[in-house]
Amino acid sequence: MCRPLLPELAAFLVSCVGSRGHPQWHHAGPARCRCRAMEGFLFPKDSAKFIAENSKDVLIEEEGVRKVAETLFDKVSAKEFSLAGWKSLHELNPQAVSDDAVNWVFLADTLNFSFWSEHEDHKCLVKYRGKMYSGYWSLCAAINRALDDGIPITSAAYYATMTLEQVRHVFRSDTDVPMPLIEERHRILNETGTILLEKFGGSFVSCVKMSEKSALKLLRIIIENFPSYRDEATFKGKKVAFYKRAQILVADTWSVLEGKGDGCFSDISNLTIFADYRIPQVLVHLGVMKYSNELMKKLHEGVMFQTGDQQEVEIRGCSIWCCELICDHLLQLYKKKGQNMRERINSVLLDYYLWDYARDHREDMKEIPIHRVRCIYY
Ligand SMILES: Nc1nc2c(c(CN[C@H]3C=C[C@H](O)[C@@H]3O)cn2[C@@H]2O[C@H](COP(=O)(O)O)[C@@H](O)[C@H]2O)c(=O)[nH]1
Repeated sequence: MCRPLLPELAAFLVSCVGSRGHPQWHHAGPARCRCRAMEGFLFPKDSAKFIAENSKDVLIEEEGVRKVAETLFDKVSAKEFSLAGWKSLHELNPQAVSDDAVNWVFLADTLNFSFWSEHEDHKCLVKYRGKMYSGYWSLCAAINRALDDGIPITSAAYYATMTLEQVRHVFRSDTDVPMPLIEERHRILNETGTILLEKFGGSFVSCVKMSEKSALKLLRIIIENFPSYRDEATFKGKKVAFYKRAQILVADTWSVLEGKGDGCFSDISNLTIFADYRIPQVLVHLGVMKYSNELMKKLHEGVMFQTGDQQEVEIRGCSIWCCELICDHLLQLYKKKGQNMRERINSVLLDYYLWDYARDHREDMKEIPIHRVRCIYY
């Protein structure tokens, strides 16, 4: 059982004050108040609330929030909504609780971006142990294929100095469509591996131990030390942050360590969902979010967005905020039954559930296009 939340959060908030002198508080509900920002460090929850309150082309449907929360009410105890599901439902994820497994997660989430293809029927696929994998899973299959071939791909000492040709080989596709952004992946591998070697002895386990079982402190360590994780934008003149890969890295670390030992993050519920290009699609499909006609038209035309575009920021920010509302509503439904489910319901587990649901309902969602961005953040 994790130790009570307060010491970690208090320590973190003191560090907020220390770096800024005076945190601006945002009270978003009885149990959750948040330090608004340290220098350059913004809470994605605050960003999402601000974006949702000022969004023009993306609308959150309160009725949809209520319906989805009610639908999920009975799912909360299922393995699809559990921490254990991270391993039991996904054969490519590491099954061990070990330093190697943590460094596997660090490598995977360092490269966890931009797998979508121009044409759904012509894309990068990676064959591993007789099975074809696409999208994010093609990345994991390539990592495991390299390890099986004796390539130490999860070792910072190796990927810090990989050549572009070596990266092309390790992440090669088994179709004529290569994995997108392979040059960026090469640059990020060299950059991230060098930092991990120089500052943390070559292992992400050092960062996890430095976080002292606080998800927020680990999030801050990642953002402050690894530039490719700084997933930020400016919206209506304010600096907003999504930190999608940084948050999923903390969540996957929590998952691979099974919420125990160094991974016993008692403040994990301070993370948001991870604003990628799949979650918005499923939220629109479920009637929780609605796009303006102008935005939907652009999506159907396959218009490319740039990270930081107003409509792209609205899609990501509203996705985060409506999932916060779904979590709150779910907790209220259980509270009415006299049950405090704060240990079983959080945005991480809701995200995993929705992302896996989106994977399994690709066909049902084909009328709702993803928003197309080529970037290293998601
Ligand atoms: N919000 C959210 N986004 C996620 C994930 C994951 C992988 N996590 C899984 C692994 C173990 C856990 O149990 C999760 O099931 C990848 N992505 C993002 O999706 C996109 C890829 O999509 P497609 O092209 O269809 O593969 C891309 O932006 C990638 O960054 C997640 O969990 N949540």
